[in-house]
Amino acid sequence: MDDRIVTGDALSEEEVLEQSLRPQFLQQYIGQHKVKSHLDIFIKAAKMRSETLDHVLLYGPPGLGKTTLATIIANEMGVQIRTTSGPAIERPGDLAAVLTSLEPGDVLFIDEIHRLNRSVEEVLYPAMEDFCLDIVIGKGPSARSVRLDLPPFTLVGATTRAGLLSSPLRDRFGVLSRLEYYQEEDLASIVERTASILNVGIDTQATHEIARRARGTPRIANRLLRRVRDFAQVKGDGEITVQLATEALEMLQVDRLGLDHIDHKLLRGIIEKFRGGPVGLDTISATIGEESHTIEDVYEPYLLQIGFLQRTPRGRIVTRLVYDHFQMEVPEK
Ligand SMILES: Nc1ncnc2c1ncn2[C@@H]1O[C@H](COP(=O)(O)OP(=O)(O)OP(=O)(O)O)[C@@H](O)[C@H]1O
Ligand SMILES: [Mg+2]
Repeated sequence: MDDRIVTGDALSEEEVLEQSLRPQFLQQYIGQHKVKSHLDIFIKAAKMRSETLDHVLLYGPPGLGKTTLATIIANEMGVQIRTTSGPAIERPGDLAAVLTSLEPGDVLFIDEIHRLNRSVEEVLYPAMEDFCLDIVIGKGPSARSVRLDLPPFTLVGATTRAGLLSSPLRDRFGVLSRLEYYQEEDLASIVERTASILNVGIDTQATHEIARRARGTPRIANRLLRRVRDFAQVKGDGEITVQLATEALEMLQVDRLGLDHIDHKLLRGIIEKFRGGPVGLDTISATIGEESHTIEDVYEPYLLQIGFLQRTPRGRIVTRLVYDHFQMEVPEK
């Protein structure tokens, strides 16, 4: 959809690459201390009782490590993981086929679980609650419902849009884990870990330089590292120094807070044309030539997150932080 270097979504060439960078066990999973410590306890307790782990819902913005955690949960439990996604399960029969093929204890990972359709969801409820499947045999007056037992399993659901989940589905998860944007320190550790897997030398300051511009997101941190590595290979001797990293990131037009030219266009547009706002979404859209829903879903979340933008009933406002960032005077109102 968008191939900005700072998008949290995976780019098409990244899927295979990311596999090799995924931590396999909780111990290697950096940051997210709360989520990690809770999962650690639940996993240990389930193992001590020789039970399956309760169903887990992982939610949060793209690229923060939901898929990674699902794999880790299976590894820590010592079971297999079956992976599918909301849009891939079109009919109840598709889900029934997946469920009946599980081995006892397996993790069933459903990505984008908010995109399951209603009829499929209804099959999922008794499966999650009682590990059984209600199927209807025959048609018309002779139709009857049969209950099939399923092996006990752990459903791990992931979503970037927890708000879109129906409440009966949400209520059937025992563990709800919200992933947060990462701190610079944790992102720097992730960059360091990835660099060592990629076998590239990097100094500590350079890991921080990349971390600061990664918008709280491991996927972006890893992507920036790869681009900086290319730069260091061509312009230097392959080692990533802080000078090389800074130069590369400037060339890539990712500023020191991780903002790119689109963020700049949006923020400067509001400042220059509307004296900083408030200005309505549709007006912004017409001014900068981007669709309203793209602005809302793709461009704004990070700007809201870092306090650069505020949504008010009268429209969007840029905050003082933006003027500071651009070294501009705050206009008199
Ligand atoms: N805590 C972490 N420690 C180290 N690396 C991480 C961590 N979290 C994520 N990563 C890395 O970031 C990349 C993206 O993570 P992942 O695919 O799990 O994100 P996601 O939340 O599933 O994203 P999406 O919403 O797009 O599905 C992976 O390659 C993974 O190696
Ligand atoms: Mg994922």
